Amino acid sequence: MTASPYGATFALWRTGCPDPWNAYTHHAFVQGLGDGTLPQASFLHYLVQDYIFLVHFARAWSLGVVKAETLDEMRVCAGTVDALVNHEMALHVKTCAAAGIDEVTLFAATEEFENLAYTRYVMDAGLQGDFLDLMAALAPCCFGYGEIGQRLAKSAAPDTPYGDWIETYADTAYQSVMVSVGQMMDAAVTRRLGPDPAESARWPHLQGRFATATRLEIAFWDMGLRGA
Ligand SMILES: Cc1ncc(C[n+]2csc(CCO)c2C)c(N)n1
Repeated sequence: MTASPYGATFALWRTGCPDPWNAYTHHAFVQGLGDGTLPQASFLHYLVQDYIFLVHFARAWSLGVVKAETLDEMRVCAGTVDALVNHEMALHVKTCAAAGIDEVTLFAATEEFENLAYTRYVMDAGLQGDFLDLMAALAPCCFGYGEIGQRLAKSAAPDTPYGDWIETYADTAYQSVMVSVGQMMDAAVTRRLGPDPAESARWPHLQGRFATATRLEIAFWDMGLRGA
């Protein structure tokens, strides 16, 4: 298992599905953001869909507040809702406005099936299961973009037009929110499953949720590349 700044639970989950994890974090869409070859139409198609995605992820993190068992869990989930609706979505609004797409149009965009599948899968994981089911389904989005942002900040072409996107996820404030999310998830897992969570009867199910959400991330990039 390779250690991660985002905690031991994430490191275990990532090690449990190495091929999907690699396909997600090294997708052709991601390489295109880094080297600047991603067509602008693909990027905008992705970004409009991602705005809708974030609306639903804010709902899912809000469900985390509902399902939390400690004030720390509640605090981190509420902080993530704030980061989503007041910070991350600002990138989408600004970038789309510059391309002539206003926020009303964004909010009314028709969802692609890949978007529907992913966002509703995560919400259902939380509704059907407990806090850990929800966190296992939410983890790939947080830590995958964290890893991608850090890697592209070091390796991207200096003239890529996607510098703002990369900076959003490489940003130290964003990275430290993700570190707090990882610490909270570690504590949540220890609290419910004890010190050796991978031995728990629940572990394969949680690992499965993480792997499914990771595969849905791959499909989301594929959808972006396919274009409108
Ligand atoms: C398809 C898709 N996957 C992941 C993210 C990144 N992301 C979404 S919610 C969240 C947590 C707090 O900001 C993070 C990191 C994205 N934007 N779009």
